[in-house]
Amino acid sequence: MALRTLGPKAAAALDEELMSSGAFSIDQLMELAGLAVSQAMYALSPPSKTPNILVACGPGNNGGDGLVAARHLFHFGYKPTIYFPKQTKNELYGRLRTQLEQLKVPFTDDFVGEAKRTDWIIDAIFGFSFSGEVREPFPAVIKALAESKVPVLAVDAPSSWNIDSGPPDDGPGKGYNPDALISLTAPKPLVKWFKGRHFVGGRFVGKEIANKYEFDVPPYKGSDQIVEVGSHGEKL
Ligand SMILES: NC(=O)C1=CN([C@@H]2O[C@H](COP(=O)(O)OP(=O)(O)OC[C@H]3O[C@@H](n4cnc5c(N)ncnc54)[C@H](OP(=O)(O)O)[C@@H]3O)[C@@H](O)[C@H]2O)[C@@H](O)CC1
Ligand SMILES: [K+]
Repeated sequence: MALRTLGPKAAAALDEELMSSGAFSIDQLMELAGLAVSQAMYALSPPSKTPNILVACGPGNNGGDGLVAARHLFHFGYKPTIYFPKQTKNELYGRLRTQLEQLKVPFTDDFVGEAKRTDWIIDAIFGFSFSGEVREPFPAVIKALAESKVPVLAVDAPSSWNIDSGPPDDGPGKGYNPDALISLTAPKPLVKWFKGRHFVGGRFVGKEIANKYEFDVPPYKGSDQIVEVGSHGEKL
């Protein structure tokens, strides 16, 4: 039996509830989400094997998860590089950026070039709020992900996939199939089309909330922040 999925509207409503009546701050949720992303990366390939990780960060909270993950990866012994082309003035992002700068984690403007040199790529460009056609400056980045020979770990969604209906038939994301995915809180409907290694993380929801939003708390073990499941969310 696969874990139940959480559609984009329900995911946004859950986020809203966690940050209002749930009394969480966005920083807390993002920290746990980003920590889970870094743990999935470690489970896929430790820094002794693949030290160089290129983290592509979009303008929303999916990008924020990428910035947090990069900080943890640095502390785990990786050499992360950040691509973060569309930075908002939001002070949270400013602080996440400063934290990375103080660790001397480099930022690059050349995603396409860097993507050929790195050992793994983390796709933290778009998450559950992505919709429509990919707008500038991201088409070239999505195309590079689709054509990448370097393995890719996607955060919450392969960027450019429709959250409900999966991979695009056309455009820069055509043929984009990341090697791995970490779903946050719960898999999204797009996992029906996903074929790679699949983790779930973002361990901040109890059974009561999960029942209300009709998804399952994944079978985390012990103190783990992630659990590996089947491509479509089946329990392994
Ligand atoms: N509870 C959880 O599980 C938690 C989940 N978290 C994470 O939050 C993620 C959701 O974050 P989110 O809602 O901020 O939006 P997200 O998906 O990053 O992207 C939206 C941005 O992309 C842009 N954009 C959209 N469409 C576009 C297009 N066609 N072409 C180009 N740009 C486009 C749009 O920018 P705009 O164009 O409007 O300036 C907007 O800023 C979620 O997936 C998970 O990773 C945790 O951090 C916290 C707890
Ligand atoms: K993503």
